[in-house]
Amino acid sequence: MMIDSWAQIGSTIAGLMFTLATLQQFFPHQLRVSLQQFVFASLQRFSFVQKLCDHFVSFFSPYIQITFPEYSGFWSNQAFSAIETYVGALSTTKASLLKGSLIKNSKALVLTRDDLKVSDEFDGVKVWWILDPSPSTSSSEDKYFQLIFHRQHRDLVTGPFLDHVLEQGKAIKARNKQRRLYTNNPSDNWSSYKKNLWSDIAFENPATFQTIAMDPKKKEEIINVLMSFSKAKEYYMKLGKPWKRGYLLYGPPGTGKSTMIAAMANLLNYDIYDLELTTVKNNTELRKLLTETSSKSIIVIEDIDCSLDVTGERKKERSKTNEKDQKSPVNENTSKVTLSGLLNFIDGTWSACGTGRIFVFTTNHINKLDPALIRRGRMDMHIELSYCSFEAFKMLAKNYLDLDSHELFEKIGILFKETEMTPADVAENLMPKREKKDPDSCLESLIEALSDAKEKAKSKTEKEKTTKIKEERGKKFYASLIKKRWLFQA
Ligand SMILES: Nc1ncnc2c1ncn2[C@@H]1O[C@H](COP(=O)(O)OP(=O)(O)OP(=O)(O)O)[C@@H](O)[C@H]1O
Ligand SMILES: [Mg+2]
Repeated sequence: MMIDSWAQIGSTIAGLMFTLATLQQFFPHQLRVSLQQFVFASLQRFSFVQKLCDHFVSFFSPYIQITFPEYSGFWSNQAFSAIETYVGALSTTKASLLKGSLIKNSKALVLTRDDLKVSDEFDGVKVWWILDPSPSTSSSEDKYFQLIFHRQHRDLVTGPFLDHVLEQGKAIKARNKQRRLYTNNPSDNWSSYKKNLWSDIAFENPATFQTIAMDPKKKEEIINVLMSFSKAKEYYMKLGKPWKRGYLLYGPPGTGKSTMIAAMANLLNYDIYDLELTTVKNNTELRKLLTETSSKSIIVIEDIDCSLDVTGERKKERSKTNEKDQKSPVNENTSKVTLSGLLNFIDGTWSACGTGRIFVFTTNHINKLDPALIRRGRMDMHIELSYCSFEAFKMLAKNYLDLDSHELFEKIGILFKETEMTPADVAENLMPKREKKDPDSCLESLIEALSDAKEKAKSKTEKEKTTKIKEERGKKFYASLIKKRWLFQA
């Protein structure tokens, strides 16, 4: 509507100028000069007229226009960027002339329209978006979006509609974003002018919860909790708690702890920060690293019992060895991150400086960890990943061999009751050895491996039994010697 008014004003002025220029040849010389001067002066004042018209039109127009510039001072305007993504997605669904570009940190091709004048609708209300200058002019001027809507919808557009646009824009951006895997650099390489505490690469692990073999009910619960956490920003605000969550994944090697972390990142579309604690020299460095992580990310410390002196037993021993340590020369290369430093990292004041973070610790030995580290509230969810059950095997068979059932399943089911095998070992046996899938030979090789494991476990138990019997006999013999006073107890 408003665009039409502008076109009309422009064409009227141009028509007027053209008519005057044509007619002037019939006028006397003096009048011609005056006319030329008038036209020239009018053209010079055109910008002033334009501004005047602008005010005039906007005063009487029933339409309101909001401008979103690309930059706000020196800083890029986040609202512009979210609107650009939102409008880009909006326009590409209808347009037939598109421009494709692969933007940095984006995993997919971004499609945009060349002439960005798009109408949009929200709650039955029509609005218009215009990008100025149009991308097709390839102008170096700062860009800005104009939002045009009718006065009577002011509250709806400036409130819920703009909230919707920003939220959608951010969500589309997050969906298109290529996830990154970060790992901490040793502090000797940190530069004072460049923020290079972390190195990153594209995260391309395809693990998903669908491919993880575990109890389906447990899996569903984990997915539901993760999904509701990722949307619970307001809920945490209401509770007055920092928006973060701690997970402890424990179980024998090869049971899927690292796989689950990748699946979490893929489910939530979060980046992963893999923190190598042994290269962190002290608590201050740990805090610095924490402040350099982004919101909505997963911070992982793998094999926490091996990374740090955080085991319950070692804690008790530490007081005994403290004196000795103080006398011994300080080794600069060993990490001096303390248990309290790590506890502060997870839920101290500094831990709340980013939002939507998930802390994940993994361990093979949960019993060795200090209870303070894994108490509920700090590590909210303890997930045990264990040896492969028959149910988990069926999931792996479906994933690896596309099998729902097979005559050998019964035999395999019995073997799983009699012996233990990690999902990693089961998966290895189910992996077709040749290019062509041959389910029979894969299942047979699994049966062989399970039978071997059963035999080994049996001979191990027998050995343990014999040793125990020998020990018992030895003790009895020793006791009888003392009884007969042939030997005296020390
Ligand atoms: N529960 C599982 N479901 C599907 N695949 C699994 C599972 N557990 C292990 N695997 C397979 O085994 C491989 C090794 O698993 P993963 O690295 O996750 O084990 P982990 O528990 O982290 O072991 P570690 O304690 O040694 O770090 C994975 O690449 C995956 O293919
Ligand atoms: Mg692992």
